[in-house]
Amino acid sequence: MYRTSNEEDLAMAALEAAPDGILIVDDVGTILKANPATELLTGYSPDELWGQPISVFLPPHMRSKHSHLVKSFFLHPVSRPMGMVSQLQLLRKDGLPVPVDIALGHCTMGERSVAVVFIRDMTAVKRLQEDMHYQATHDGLTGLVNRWMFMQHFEQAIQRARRSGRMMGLLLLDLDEFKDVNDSHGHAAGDQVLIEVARRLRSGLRAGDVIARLGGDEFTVLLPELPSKDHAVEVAQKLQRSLSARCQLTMGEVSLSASIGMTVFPDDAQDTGTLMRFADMAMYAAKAHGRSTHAMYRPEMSEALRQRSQIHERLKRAVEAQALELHYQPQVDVSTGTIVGVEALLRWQDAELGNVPPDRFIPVAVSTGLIHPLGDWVLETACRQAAEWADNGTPVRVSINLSAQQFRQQQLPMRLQQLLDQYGARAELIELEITETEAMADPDATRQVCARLCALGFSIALDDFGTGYSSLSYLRLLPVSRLKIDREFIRQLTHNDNDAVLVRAVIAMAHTLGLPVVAEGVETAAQLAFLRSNGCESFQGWLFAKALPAVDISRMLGTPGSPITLTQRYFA
Ligand SMILES: Nc1nc2c(ncn2[C@@H]2O[C@H](COP(=O)(O)O[C@H]3[C@@H](O)[C@H](n4cnc5c(=O)[nH]c(N)nc54)O[C@@H]3COP(=O)(O)O)[C@@H](O)[C@H]2O)c(=O)[nH]1
Repeated sequence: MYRTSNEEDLAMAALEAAPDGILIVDDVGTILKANPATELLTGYSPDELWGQPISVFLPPHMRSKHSHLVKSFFLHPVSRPMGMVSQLQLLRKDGLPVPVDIALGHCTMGERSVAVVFIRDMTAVKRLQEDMHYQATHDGLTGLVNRWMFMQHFEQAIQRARRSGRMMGLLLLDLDEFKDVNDSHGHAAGDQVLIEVARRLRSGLRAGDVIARLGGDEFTVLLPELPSKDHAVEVAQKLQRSLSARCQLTMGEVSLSASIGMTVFPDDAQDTGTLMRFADMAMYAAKAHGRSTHAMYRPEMSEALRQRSQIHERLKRAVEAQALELHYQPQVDVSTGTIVGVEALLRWQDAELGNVPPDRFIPVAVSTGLIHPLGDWVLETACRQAAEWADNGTPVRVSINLSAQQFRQQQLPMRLQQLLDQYGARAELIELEITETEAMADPDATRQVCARLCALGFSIALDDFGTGYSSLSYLRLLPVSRLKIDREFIRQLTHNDNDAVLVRAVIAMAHTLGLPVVAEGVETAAQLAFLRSNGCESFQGWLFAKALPAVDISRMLGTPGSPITLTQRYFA
């Protein structure tokens, strides 16, 4: 072992080299010695500190309390290691606080009892802790609080609202068709959209409101001071307006929208878990009504959600097992009764649920993403069938309904071309139907997709026409081949003057644009007569035939002129 006779030199070397600040303080709190590291930490030189009270490092209001602590330490001197007291701070010479940790030792120097104070700068540790806390409580992409932190805020807000008897609103937002942005433009674009959504939400809300990203494209907003239920609706509308402005990305523009579910404390429920569940149900109810909608929770939604989950579960299995069917409804020439086309319509007979109409399962498929495999199966089945009828010498145009999600898929034209090649089908025998509302949601994007499809030889029909308030100038620019008048207008046609006027106007407008018209849902001879006298080209409806299995359509196509005896008299 190395020994030296000069113990004082050794002690001095230790003080000089120590990375922590070290102070030697007497029993009344006067600094007797400070090492060089103290200067780095506090800004005071060792000479300046000599003779100063230790309380020089404290704000004035804490000084008298601290002198009591010094006294009690010297009455019962006990060593204290680092890490025993949290949140300690020291005031530097320049007045700035520094987070520190302090260890205490005690010894006697001659007759005097002294404390040795070890001071460690915790700035870097503190920053690291704060970074870790931020990462654990915030969403790294948007900077909004994350689910965990949101639930803490939510819990505290409920307790405060309970005490004050205040009402509180919870909004759950889910972006519409966000998956399409990722699929079509890539994940970097998806990230830009999420950041922009967070920015728009922040700028549309008050400072006290809590906004969080729960994950994926799901956001939530807590309105801790809600004057009334109507106010929550106003906030939802305001957010939807701010989200609807087009979003400029580095790779182009996209349109945004969100579905919003709302619930209110204490009216709907009094705990966080139930309120989150109710907001989720309301959000799904909103989604079922299309893009950019909002819904306030209602107790009936619980039952509706149970049914939707059941449909989702069963539909998933049915899609995997290819247990759905396509039926085909004839489209008939108004003057001759000849079948000029057929519309492919999904049919689903489930072992547990029985016959589930498309109106019930398509919205579920859309909101759960099942529409992608399901829609693809429809495309494939209809293309194969179109090729089969053509090969059998009875070619007929097959119309296929496209969901908005399918229509916006970048790979749709390529996929259709692939199916044509695979089954030897001809593009001119395939018509793709998109609803007027979907088409007008983003007319420029619609025009571009339609142009790509038309270039491949497909034709496009605008479905449910009359419900989407198309602007004539946009319609002129869309490369569509046909307009289909929504069956709602045909239903009352012969009893309601307004509908008759509207149908006449739609036919005239379509003809001005050079487009033929198909009337949907024709059930009576009177409706057919009206359409004929107003120049409508073709119709589809139960008057002629419901949607039928392919084999029945094959029989009809193979025997021209004798579809269903009842209707022959209308085409003398
Ligand atoms: N994206 C996809 N959507 C699809 C697909 N298959 C169907 N659908 C859409 O579901 C909605 C309901 O369809 P459905 O219950 O099949 O109803 C169609 C016809 O059966 C019905 N119709 C036809 N004639 C009459 C009639 O005389 N009276 C009467 N009450 N109903 C009649 O109209 C529906 C036609 O729908 P459309 O022409 O598409 O508007 C419907 O929105 C379908 O589009 C699919 O594969 N993909």
